[in-house]
Amino acid sequence: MTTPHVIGIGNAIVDVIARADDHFLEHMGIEKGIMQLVERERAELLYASMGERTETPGGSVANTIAGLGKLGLQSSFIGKVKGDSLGRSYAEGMEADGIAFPNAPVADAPLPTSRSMIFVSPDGERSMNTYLGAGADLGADDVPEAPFAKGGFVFLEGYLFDKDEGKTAFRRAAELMHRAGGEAGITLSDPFCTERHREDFKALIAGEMDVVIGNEKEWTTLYETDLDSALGLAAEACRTVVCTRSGEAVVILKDGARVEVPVTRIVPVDATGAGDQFAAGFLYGYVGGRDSETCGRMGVAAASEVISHIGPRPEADMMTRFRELGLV
Ligand SMILES: Nc1ncnc2c1ncn2[C@@H]1O[C@H](COP(=O)(O)OP(=O)(O)O)[C@@H](O)[C@H]1O
Ligand SMILES: O=C(O)C[C@@H](O)[C@H](O)C(=O)COP(=O)(O)O
Repeated sequence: MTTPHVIGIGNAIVDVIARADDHFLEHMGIEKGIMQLVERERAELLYASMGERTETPGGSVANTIAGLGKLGLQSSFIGKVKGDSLGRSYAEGMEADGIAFPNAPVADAPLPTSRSMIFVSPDGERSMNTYLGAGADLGADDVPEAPFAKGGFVFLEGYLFDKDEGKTAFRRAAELMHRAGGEAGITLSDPFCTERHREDFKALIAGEMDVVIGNEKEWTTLYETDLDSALGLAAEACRTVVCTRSGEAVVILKDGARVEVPVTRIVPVDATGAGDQFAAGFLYGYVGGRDSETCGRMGVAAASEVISHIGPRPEADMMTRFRELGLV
């Protein structure tokens, strides 16, 4: 299997995870199951309200890249952190996992390192409250040219659309990769994010993306129609369209063929990172030239591992799991 360089670009975020029941979410005005952006004051309030906390490096595409790195792919993550203690440990953590983190922590960044207060309900659902600090100031100037020189694959994070600087960083990354003969993909990230930036997403998918991964709600929100119609519209615009549906089968449309990959539904311990690790497994297969079913099965295996423990990144050796499943 060939192993091209995979580059991720997204928000570098530290996840602060705690358990909370649905009554608590309601009381605090937290919408269940989505990513909501919060300002600094509310971030501090939510942080203070958390019981036992787990702090761990997160960020959606960064989680995917961490998964790919652990699978042995050469990988880099382009993100931005401040030179505070969270930011330094974030950058060191990526490097320790074998992932190049080309942008050094910025000592005098005006905002602290981004963080997300994530509440996990008894049913395993995660509700994210993200304070976009230094990470969201990522702009085109923060995208170095060197990692793109040999082509490969760049995976972009839809959440970056929430700031104009992110959109420019994003376009530069896709352009550099295509110029080098590689491919680009994107995760739709979140239904409210797709709603906020519907036209930009549609234009990007039609014009520049080789692979798009989203969950059911993200796809139906983007195209404002039922799932089959939404995926049909996406497939007219993009070669590989992937839809995850939590505990239901994954749908993959590639070059006119539709594949469904079964999922065995469980009650997650913590659903944080399910979509991100699905993407890691899927892309591992994709960049290795595997067929849609194998890519989907790799994605499902990686997602099922991450939802069986707290935290958005794999704890088990996924290559061993892939071998046990006959996928490699
Ligand atoms: N309850 C569940 N049982 C089993 N697998 C799940 C469950 N929820 C999520 N997954 C796995 O995680 C993948 C992504 O989940 P999904 O909820 O669709 O995405 P996101 O985390 O982006 O919202 C699914 O395709 C599936 O493989
Ligand atoms: O990006 C955020 O706002 C939160 C991330 O740090 C978090 O790890 C995440 O995105 C989890 O992803 P998902 O549960 O797969 O959507």
